[in-house]
Amino acid sequence: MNKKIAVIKGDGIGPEIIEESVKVLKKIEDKFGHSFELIYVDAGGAAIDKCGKALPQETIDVCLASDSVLLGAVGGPKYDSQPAENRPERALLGIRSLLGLYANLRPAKLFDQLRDASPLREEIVDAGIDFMVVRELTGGVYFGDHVTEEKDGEAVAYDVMKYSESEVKRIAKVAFDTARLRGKKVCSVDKANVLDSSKLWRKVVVEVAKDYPDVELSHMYVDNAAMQLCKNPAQFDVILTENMFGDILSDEASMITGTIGTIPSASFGDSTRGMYEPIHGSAPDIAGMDMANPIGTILSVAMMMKYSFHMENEAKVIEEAVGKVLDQGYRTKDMESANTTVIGCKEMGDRIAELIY
Ligand SMILES: NC(=O)C1=CN([C@@H]2O[C@H](COP(=O)(O)OP(=O)(O)OC[C@H]3O[C@@H](n4cnc5c(N)ncnc54)[C@H](O)[C@@H]3O)[C@@H](O)[C@H]2O)C=CC1
Ligand SMILES: CC(C)CC(=O)C(=O)O
Ligand SMILES: [Mg+2]
Repeated sequence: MNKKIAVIKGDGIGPEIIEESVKVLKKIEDKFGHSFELIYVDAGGAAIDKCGKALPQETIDVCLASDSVLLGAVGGPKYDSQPAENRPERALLGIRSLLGLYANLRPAKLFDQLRDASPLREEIVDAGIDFMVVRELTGGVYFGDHVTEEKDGEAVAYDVMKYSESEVKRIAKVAFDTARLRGKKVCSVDKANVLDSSKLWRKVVVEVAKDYPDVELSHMYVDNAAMQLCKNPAQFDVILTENMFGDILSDEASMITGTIGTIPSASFGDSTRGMYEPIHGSAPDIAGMDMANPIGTILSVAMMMKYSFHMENEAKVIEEAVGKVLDQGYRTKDMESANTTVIGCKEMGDRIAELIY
């Protein structure tokens, strides 16, 4: 199969983790006889450095003309003083919105090999951690008005969290469809005891659930959900939640599985074109040190194979290669535990790619 993939390296560890995932893409091409045309474009700080704009029009055009997008991560301290509308993070939000990627799937699954890396107690880990965060990605407070103004002699700032019925309905359907293929349970996370946007969210989710009588629906307030993720993560199958809550809860979910470095994500809308990226950021504290964990990005490639290209076998081969490297005891620093061998980002990528033959 021929596929066009727009590749955005981004900032910080972005270029390092993308380099390793491209090694994996090349091996998949060879093994399965596919042709992946990789078109490199810039977004975020790297784009600001080149042309002054965090999201150049060429990047948008190439992404729209591609079958999928692979992204490392954007942002970093160098760009924190940019005007709000030209920050790297806004470029990322812009791509998500312009491509209509309203659904973000973030799997939190504990690799058996990483049990010792989880900070949770053994009996909690033993109960199993395997759930999917279905995060709404193009609405909510990240996309509402952001205002700073002077009032009564001082600065006042506010950000608007807004959802329409149709926005909630379409992401709820994604969550119920996802649950049907898994454990048939959806926990909708909101703050309906306080927020109007959450009250609407809950009402619409209850409506959508009527079309899925085979899926069990529960509701949880987000503060409780943050606590339950540590207390009893085995209770969750699919967590459905709005943009910012999903952003925060998925970082927490990653840590209970050992590290944020291994969690991939898939973002999609109504077409098969998706964007695939690890859930972490640009990790400026370890950028350029060959310490980044490339597994989240490599598993994002596996999600691209599965969700955008319907290449189930290719996805499986990548996941198995990751599993084998972990079986052999190799870890990047963030996954280190007793009796493991710490290796760098490049070696991790090489070893995973070598196991695809
Ligand atoms: N999708 C994206 O492009 C995202 C971008 N950001 C941006 O990234 C920058 C840094 O943000 P932070 O809040 O520090 O979050 P971060 O996720 O970049 O880093 C948090 C911590 O996790 C570690 N970490 C992250 N990814 C890792 C990996 N693959 N391997 C090993 N360790 C890893 C980092 O070293 C750091 O200690 C900011 O400019 C932020 O806005 C943050 C989140 C997502
Ligand atoms: C720009 C941020 C919203 C990115 C982020 O933290 C994420 O999507 O996880
Ligand atoms: Mg985040």
